[in-house]
Amino acid sequence: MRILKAKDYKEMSEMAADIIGAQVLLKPDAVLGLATGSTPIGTYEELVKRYESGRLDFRKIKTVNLDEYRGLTKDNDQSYYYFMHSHLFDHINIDKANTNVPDGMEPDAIKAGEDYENIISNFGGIDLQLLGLGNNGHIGFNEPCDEFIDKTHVVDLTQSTIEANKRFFASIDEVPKQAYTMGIGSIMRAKRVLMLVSGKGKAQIVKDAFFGPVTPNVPASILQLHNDFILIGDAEALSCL
Ligand SMILES: N[C@@H]1[C@@H](O)[C@H](O)[C@@H](COP(=O)(O)O)O[C@@H]1O
Repeated sequence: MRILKAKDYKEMSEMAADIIGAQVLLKPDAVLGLATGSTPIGTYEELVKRYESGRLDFRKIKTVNLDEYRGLTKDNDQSYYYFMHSHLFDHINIDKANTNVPDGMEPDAIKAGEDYENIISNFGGIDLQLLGLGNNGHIGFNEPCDEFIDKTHVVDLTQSTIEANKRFFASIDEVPKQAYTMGIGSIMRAKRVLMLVSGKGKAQIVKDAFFGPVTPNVPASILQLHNDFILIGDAEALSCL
């Protein structure tokens, strides 16, 4: 585990774009695992700038996203599909046929999970997986529970996650109660993992996740066992270390 300290959110986003950009330069057909939430937005903005300035070419890049709310259509502006297109895919030269987000409208959860794992394996696995960190230590939508679940699956969102994400919805009642998420195994099989954390509100969970026990009660703690895990945090997020 390597911890890189950024002085602020902007520097964290630039450092993350440096690492993702290097992956794209070194392997133009790389498979990128992508994340949503507010934390990675600055990184996506930075990647778009570097594409627009001709420094990065996404033409052969393939992507798989961590998760998607169950029951939201692609045109719902709260879906992660919509988030990814509006924050990144619509602004770079990626082939959208090579971008993948779990199908939130697939009614058969087993099929949804199997189909998504097939996409990942047909790509040959993930070269670089970008992660944020939920306030309760979730990664993707792997919520605290009594086991690490291996593959892509359907999950009941905890009340704390619903509360944390209600800020994006008109009311808490509109926040979906379930999601499809890559599993802990899906994430851990990535060759390299890059997590971004920002803000004082994440300081305690960063300490619990990476300097506490490895436990499914704090899902991110599993990353202590990954052989190529990089954490970039701003000063506030790393202030308990
Ligand atoms: N499913 C996403 C996670 O992938 C993300 O890491 C988390 C933190 O979001 P934020 O970066 O806004 O704190 O929110 C959601 O739960």
